Amino acid sequence: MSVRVVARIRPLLKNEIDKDVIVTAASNNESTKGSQIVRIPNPKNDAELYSFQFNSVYEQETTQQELFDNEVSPTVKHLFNGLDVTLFAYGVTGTGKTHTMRGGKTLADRGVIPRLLSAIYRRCRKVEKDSQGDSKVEVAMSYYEIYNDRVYDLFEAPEKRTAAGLPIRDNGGKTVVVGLTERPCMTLKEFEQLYDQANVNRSTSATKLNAHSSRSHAILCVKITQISEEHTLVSTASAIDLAGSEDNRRTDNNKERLVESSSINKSLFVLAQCVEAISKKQARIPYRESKMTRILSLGQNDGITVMILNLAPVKSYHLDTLSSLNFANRTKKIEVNEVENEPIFRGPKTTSSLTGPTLNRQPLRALTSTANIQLPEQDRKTKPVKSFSVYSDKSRPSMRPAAPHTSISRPTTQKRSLDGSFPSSTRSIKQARPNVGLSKAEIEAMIDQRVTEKIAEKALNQTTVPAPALSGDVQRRLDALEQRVSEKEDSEGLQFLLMAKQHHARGEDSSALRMYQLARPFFPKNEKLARKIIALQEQIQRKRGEDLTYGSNTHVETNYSTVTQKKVIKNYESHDDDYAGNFGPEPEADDSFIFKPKRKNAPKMKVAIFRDEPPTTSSSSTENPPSPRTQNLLRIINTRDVMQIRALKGVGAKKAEAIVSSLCEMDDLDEGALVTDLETLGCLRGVGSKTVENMRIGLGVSV
Ligand SMILES: Nc1ncnc2c1ncn2[C@@H]1O[C@H](COP(=O)(O)OP(=O)(O)OP(=O)(O)O)[C@@H](O)[C@H]1O
Repeated sequence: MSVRVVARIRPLLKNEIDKDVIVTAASNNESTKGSQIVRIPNPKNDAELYSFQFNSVYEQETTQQELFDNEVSPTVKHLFNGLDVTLFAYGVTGTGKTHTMRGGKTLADRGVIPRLLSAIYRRCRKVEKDSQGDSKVEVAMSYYEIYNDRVYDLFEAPEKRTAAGLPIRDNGGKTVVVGLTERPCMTLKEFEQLYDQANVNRSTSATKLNAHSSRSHAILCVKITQISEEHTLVSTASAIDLAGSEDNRRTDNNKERLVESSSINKSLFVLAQCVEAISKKQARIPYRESKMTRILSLGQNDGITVMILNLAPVKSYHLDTLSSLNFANRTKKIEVNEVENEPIFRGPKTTSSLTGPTLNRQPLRALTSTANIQLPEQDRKTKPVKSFSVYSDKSRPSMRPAAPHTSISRPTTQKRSLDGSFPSSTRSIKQARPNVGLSKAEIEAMIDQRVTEKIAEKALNQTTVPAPALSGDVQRRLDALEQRVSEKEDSEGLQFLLMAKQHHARGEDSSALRMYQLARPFFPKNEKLARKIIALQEQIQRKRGEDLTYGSNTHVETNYSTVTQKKVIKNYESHDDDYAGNFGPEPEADDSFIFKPKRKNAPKMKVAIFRDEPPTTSSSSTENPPSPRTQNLLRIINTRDVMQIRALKGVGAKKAEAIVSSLCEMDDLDEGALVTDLETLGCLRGVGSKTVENMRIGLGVSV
C-alpha cells in the first residue's frame, strides 16, 4: 500500500485576505464525496492552473473532528491488530502542522494526537471488556525531538540534556533511540499531563512567519501492549510534527534561528531526496544522511503511513506551496508493506536482543514472506504503486508536449521579497564582450531567451532513467561507510574544517573563511574556531584592494568530489579523540585537519581547466572577466532552481539538489551569497572541475 497522502488547506489568518487566495480544492469526480484535487496557478501565468491529486483534500473549513474521523480513526483498529501506524504532518512553516497534530486546548480544537489517544483508550477498554478480563492492554509513551540533528528526550528538561543528545541505533531493522524515557500512561488524563509537560520542553520560537514556530521535529511514540494468556502483541503509533521548511529571506531569522533553520531545511531536503529515491525505486536511499530520515524510515517501516500535507492558501506562499505539492506528489508513490507485528506466544522463554523501553518491539517478518492482511486475495499478488497525477488545466490548448515535472519548477529568476511579492526585473548579467551594436538590455534579453529555450528543450526531452542496481557488495560498502559517517556526530562539521584547511593551505582565504563559517554551527562553543574566523576575516579585509590573483597554484584542479570527501572522512575518523568537544590544537598546528592525498593521486599541475576561451597563456584566465558562457553558467547556478541546474550537461537530479543545498547553506551564513567564479562553483558539494567543465561545454550559448 502506498503512503496515504492527504492535503489540508488552512483557513486565512488575521493578516491574510480573500483576494490573495490561490490554493483551492476540487473534486475529480462529481459522484465521489469530498475533494481530491488541489489547484494552484502557475506562478508565471495566472491563467494556467496546475492540479495535484491526493487521496483526499480538506478545505479551509474542515474541522479537526472531520479530519480525524476520516483519516486517523480508521487506523486505530489496525493498530490493535498489530500494525504500526505512522502519522506525520509536512508543510512550510506557518501552514498548520502543529495545529493539525497537537491542536488547541478547547475540545473542538484538539488535534490528531489527543484524539488518537482518546480513541486508543476507548479501544483498550473495548478489548478488555470483550475478552471479559482475559486481556490487558498497557499504553506507554515516549516523546522526543530532533533539534539541530540531535535527538533529545522531551521528558527531560532542557537544562538536564547532554549537548550531544541521545544516540540512535539500528536494531533488528528498526531505528531506535537509545536511552529514551518511556512513561506508562493508562488514562487520557495521564497522557495529557505528560504530553503538555513534555511540550513545554520542545524547542519553539517566534519567527517572522510564525509566532510559535516549531524549531524541531517532534516524534511521539505510543506503544500499545496487549497481553493475554496466550500471547503478547506490541504495536506502536507514531505521530510526527515536522518542523516547517522556511525561506530565510522571509523570516528575518537571527544567527541562532539560522542555524536551526539550516538544520531543519537540510533534514527536510534529505527527506525529499529519500522520497525521490524511493519513488524512483533506486537501490540506495539516503536515510542515514539525517537523523530525522533515519527515524522516519519512510517505506521501510511496515504498517500504515498517513502524511498530512499542510498548505497555506495565499499567494505569499506560492512557490513554497508548489514545492510542498511536488514533494507530496512523490511521497504518494512510496509503497508500505502492511505487516503485523507478530505476537509473542507464551511458552518457553525466547531470547531477544531487544532491550530498553523503545526496543521492546516485535521483530519483523522478512519482507519476502509478508502478506498484506488488509488486502483482498487478488491484491496480495500484485501491489501496484499508485501513480500520481499532476494535471495541467491550461487556459488554452498548447502544442507543447505535456511535461508535468517541468511545470512546477521554481521560475528562473523570480525571488520572493520579504513582503511576498515578486520583483519584476531579473538579476542582471555582467557584460564581458564589447558592445556589437546591441544595447546591454537587448543582449541580456537574448541570452535569457536562448538559455530558457535550451533548458526548456532539454527538460522536455528528458526521460527518467532508473538508477542502475548496485551490486550487493557495493551496497554493503556504501551502507558501512554511511554508518561510519553517521556515527561520528560532527562529521559534517569536520568535513568543512578539513576543506577550510585545504583552502587555507593553498592561500584561498575567502573559500577557507566560508568553510570555517560553515563548520561553525557544528562547533558552537569552540573559541579557537571563532578566533580563527575573525582572524581570517581581518586578514581578508587587509588584503582587500590588492589584486587578489590566485598565484601559481590557481590552476591546480580543486576537486572536492565525493570520492575525495570520503577520503577526508576516513582520514579524520582515525583522529576521533582530537575532535571530542574541543578540536585540539590550533587549526594551523593541527595536521590531522589536513587531508594529504597519496603521492600517486596528487593532482598534476595543468593548464587551467576553467578556461573561458581557448587558452593563450596558462595564467591569464582568472585575470580576464568571465566569458558570456561562464556568466550564463553562473547565472543558472545562482537561480538555485533545481530544474534549471539539472538541465545542465553532466548534472543529474541528485547533483542539482546537492548544488542547491550547498547554496542554501552558504546563504544561511551570507544571505544572498552568489557563486561568482568557477573556482567557487567547483568547491560546491558534488561538483568537481570535470562537472564544471561539462556544465560549461554543454551550455553552448553564443552571443
Ligand atoms: N486549520 C486551522 N484552523 C485554524 N487555525 C489554524 C489552522 N491551521 C493553522 N492555523 C493557525 O495558523 C498558525 C500557524 O499554524 P502552526 O503553528 O500550526 O503552523 P506550523 O506549520 O506548525 O508552523 P511551524 O512549522 O513554524 O511550527 C497558528 O496561529 C494556527 O493557530
